[in-house]
Amino acid sequence: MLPATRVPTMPTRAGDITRLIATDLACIRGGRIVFERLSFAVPSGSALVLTGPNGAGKSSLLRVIAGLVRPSMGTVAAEGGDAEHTLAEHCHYAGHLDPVKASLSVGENLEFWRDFLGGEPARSIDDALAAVGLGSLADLPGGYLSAGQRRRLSLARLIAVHRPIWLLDEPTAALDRSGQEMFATLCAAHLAAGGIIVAATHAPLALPGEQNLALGGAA
Ligand SMILES: Nc1ncnc2c1ncn2[C@@H]1O[C@H](COP(=O)(O)OP(=O)(O)OP(=O)(O)O)[C@@H](O)[C@H]1O
Repeated sequence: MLPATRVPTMPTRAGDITRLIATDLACIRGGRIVFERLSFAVPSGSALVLTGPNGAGKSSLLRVIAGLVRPSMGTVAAEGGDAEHTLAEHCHYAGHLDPVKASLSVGENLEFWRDFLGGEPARSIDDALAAVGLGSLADLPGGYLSAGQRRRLSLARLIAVHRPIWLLDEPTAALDRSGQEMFATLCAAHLAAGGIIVAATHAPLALPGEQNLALGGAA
């Protein structure tokens, strides 16, 4: 089992986590129990889709897995992986706010993330931008991107640097039809290579073989 959280650096190879396991998880935020007694296992090559009303705890659960929020009870761990790196270091976390530096170009933004995340680059910056449909915008300042283009740039991080677990919060928000198809293609390739996806969504994602976890809670 991997230890919980540390500063990000790198894992390197597809398929190196065999299972993501949450056991008896509970999360309290703002003094309120957001979820409790939550257990699941996501094997390599599989996706877990989190659904539920506003405030149900989907983002909180993703942040717990990413090591950004401490659970009040329970554990999240992974089987397999690189023992020199924590679970968080095996994860890409793409929250619903797209982090784009306005004064850097689109290409420079992705270079920043590649360097920040570390590890062995999975693709060149140009290839990753082309794969998300931003190939012609590499020199544009990040501040000029539309909402859907910002989301595409966030998705480019997933393929510019390999990490076996993708934690995605509303990944298709703001994406047009071709963007949604592009997203489905990236996810299918990641799962086929033995990756794991946990995604929170209000829209159907139709990921191959996805399991669903419906969280409760009030809006
Ligand atoms: N930093 C925080 N401090 C206190 N409470 C918080 C914090 N972040 C989230 N919460 C609360 O935790 C609960 C779960 O929020 P969360 O964002 O996980 O829900 P969600 O299911 O992702 O919702 P949505 O569908 O609206 O995105 C909400 O009641 C929210 O107000």
